[in-house]
Amino acid sequence: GAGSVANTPEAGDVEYLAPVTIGGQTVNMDFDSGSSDLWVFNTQLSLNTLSGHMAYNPAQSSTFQLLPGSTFSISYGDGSGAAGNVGTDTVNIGGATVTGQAIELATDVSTSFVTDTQSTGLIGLAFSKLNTVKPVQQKTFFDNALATLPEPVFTADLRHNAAGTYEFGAIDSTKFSGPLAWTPVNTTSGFWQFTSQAFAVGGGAPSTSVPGGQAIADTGTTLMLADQSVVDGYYSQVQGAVNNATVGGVTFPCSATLPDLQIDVGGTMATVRGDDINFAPVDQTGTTCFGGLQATTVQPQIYGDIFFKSNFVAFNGGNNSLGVAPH
Ligand SMILES: O[C@H]1CN[C@@H](c2nc(-c3ccc(C(F)(F)F)cc3)no2)C1
Repeated sequence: GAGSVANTPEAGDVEYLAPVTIGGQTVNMDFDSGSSDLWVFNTQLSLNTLSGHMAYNPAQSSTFQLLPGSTFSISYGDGSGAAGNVGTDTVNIGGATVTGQAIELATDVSTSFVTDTQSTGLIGLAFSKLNTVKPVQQKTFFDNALATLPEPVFTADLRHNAAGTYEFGAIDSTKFSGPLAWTPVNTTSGFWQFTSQAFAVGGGAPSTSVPGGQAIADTGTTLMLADQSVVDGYYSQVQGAVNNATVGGVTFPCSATLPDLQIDVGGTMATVRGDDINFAPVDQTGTTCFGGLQATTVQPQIYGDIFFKSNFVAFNGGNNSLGVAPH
């Protein structure tokens, strides 16, 4: 059946956590449509590493089975990572259930995961070809669930500083306004990748030549990382915006009125609200603010939580497409 869980932003909307039940144990996890491993803090880790975290205890699960000889090792865009061994167990997310799901048990996690005490790990929702388990690659929860879900979809409804929803197997049309605009996904990269080659600022004339012209939908990335041409075009319309090498990106006066950004998603222009592009103050006085839209020099572009806060997104694993609508 379908499954629906509330998600909660950590402070500053840095990441979004939702409950996952593994072998009867419920832990909060970071749902990441930009990777394909489900790994957890677990009782193999040292007490120092576990301090403050929830942990999955395979010994307490009657349905856990070790996958002898299987290991995983994953690194994320910010250089953080985890590694360990692997078993299987039953996973239930708001009622959507998979038996025999690969559960990757970290024996080593990078420092930033240790300090992120609200997160018990990640659940990857990109395509299974990116899964890092060896010698036999494993499938994502969504991939395993596809055949039994009422509809082959999951949806992300992420909000600024408020609870949202992750849903598997159904599209709740009360969560967005207007029709979903569907675009085909190119699965070659293993990401939810689509064409994005135009943008406009504050309803102005669109530019239609973004280099590379590709983007991925990535719920695990906090910001929206776009081509330099998009970033320059946008912040040229923001008084006082500067590239602030000290803090590592574009800042502007917190008092600035930020225009909306219109961005191409497979031929339909989606809107990212200006308010959502004001990400956070960088100073104690709240004078200088850090932009939620920043540049990436690599391709594809990465549309993270800043994009999701303005747009409800449906991920269709039946026909490999993305549906987007304002919310
Ligand atoms: O790799 C790409 C796939 N999706 C993006 C992603 N990044 C993280 C992440 C989460 C938590 C942390 C930490 F807690 F700070 F360690 C670090 C990175 N989760 O998804 C980037």
